[in-house]
Amino acid sequence: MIIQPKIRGFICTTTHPTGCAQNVREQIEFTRRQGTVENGPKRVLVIGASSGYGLSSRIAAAFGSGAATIGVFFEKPATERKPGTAGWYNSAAFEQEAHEAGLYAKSLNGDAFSHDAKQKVIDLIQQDLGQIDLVVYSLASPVRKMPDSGEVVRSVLKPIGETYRSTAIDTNRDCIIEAEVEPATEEEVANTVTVMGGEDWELWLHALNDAGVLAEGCKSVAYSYIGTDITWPIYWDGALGKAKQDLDRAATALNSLLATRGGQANVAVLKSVVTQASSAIPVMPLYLSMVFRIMKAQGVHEGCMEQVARLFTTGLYGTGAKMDEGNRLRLDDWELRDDIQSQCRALWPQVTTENLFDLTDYAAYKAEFLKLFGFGVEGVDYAAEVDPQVPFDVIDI
Ligand SMILES: NC(=O)c1ccc[n+]([C@@H]2O[C@H](COP(=O)([O-])OP(=O)(O)OC[C@H]3O[C@@H](n4cnc5c(N)ncnc54)[C@H](O)[C@@H]3O)[C@@H](O)[C@H]2O)c1
Repeated sequence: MIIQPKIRGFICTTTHPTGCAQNVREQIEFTRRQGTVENGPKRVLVIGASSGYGLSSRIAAAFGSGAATIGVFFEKPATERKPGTAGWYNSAAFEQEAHEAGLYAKSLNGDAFSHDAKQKVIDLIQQDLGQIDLVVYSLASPVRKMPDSGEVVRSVLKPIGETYRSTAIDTNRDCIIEAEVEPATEEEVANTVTVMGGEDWELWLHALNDAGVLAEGCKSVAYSYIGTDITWPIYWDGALGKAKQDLDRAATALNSLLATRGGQANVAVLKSVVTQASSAIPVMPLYLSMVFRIMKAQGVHEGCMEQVARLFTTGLYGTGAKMDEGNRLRLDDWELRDDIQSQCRALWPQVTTENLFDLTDYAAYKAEFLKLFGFGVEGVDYAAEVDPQVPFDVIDI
């Protein structure tokens, strides 16, 4: 099969296995160049391990710290007519590299919200690793099937109270538009908290704790975003923000639980990056295109891997990372610097369809978006036939 990108809305419906594998190798190479994470974890569970921040966390643990890793994700292998999802190819490449490096790596594919996922992970830990030193919670999902009732609950990306109006990029036509997003209903807000709030993280840690598979000193981290007034109406003050505030609530409760065995639970607030999850958020493509340009000019730009490397070495297993009054690790400190945000505020009203590519990093945004699906990766011959079937040993949930 010769595979070219096919973009529909904010996703690309095709993926390139060689490009995805190359992306993973780049992150592994970066991690190796950073050297060993002092006092890093040795047995790590990553929930949401196949792309974005979760994948980088798995790479940081394995290749920065020599950790055995268990990854949980929800991905699809190729069918006869369609390539697999990017996360499938990413995970296949990760496992291959980990095994070649002599590292334990096993993956479970299916719904992390289910009871089965938790039980199968516990069984695997008991069988292979005994206990876990770090649990990374990095799920980003628009839906949650409730584990007891089977009801399917959906999250929304909407403001609360008022309609949100802003200039934004129509990423299909590469032009500036006026976006308008109607406010969420109370039920939609509650549903978003159910899907993306802290409850499932708590269910995971309680299940692991009850099964006795959390080691002395075990840490857990869940990822969040806050931003500034530029994005607050759609993010922090919107439905998703309510879910992230619920994650903060869960972190406090889980911190007490883990503290009893000398461990800790924290939310880590990370910078905005291009991932499948963030490209679905209205206005994010424009904000990212602007803030990347400004951060690059200041020499403080980071992608997923650089950001997670800093989280591991200065936050989770080192010192130097900022901790806020809510016990959150603040790796978004560079993005939220006053000079960066004020330049962003000044730039926002100046951007038009005509100057979009000149004033912002939109070209780089588009390239990074395509790269998420394995396209536009250096050294990959996209005119060549490639086998979309990339089997690897996953445990089905
Ligand atoms: N992207 C950003 O700019 C950004 C910034 C700060 C914080 N975060 C947070 O980081 C976390 C991860 O987001 P991301 O942007 O890396 O997302 P992503 O879309 O790249 O990855 C999501 C992961 O969740 C997995 N997943 C989704 N539904 C699942 C299910 N039902 N069962 C099992 N696995 C499932 C996917 O397979 C994938 O591994 C989220 O909490 C997000 O809010 C993201």
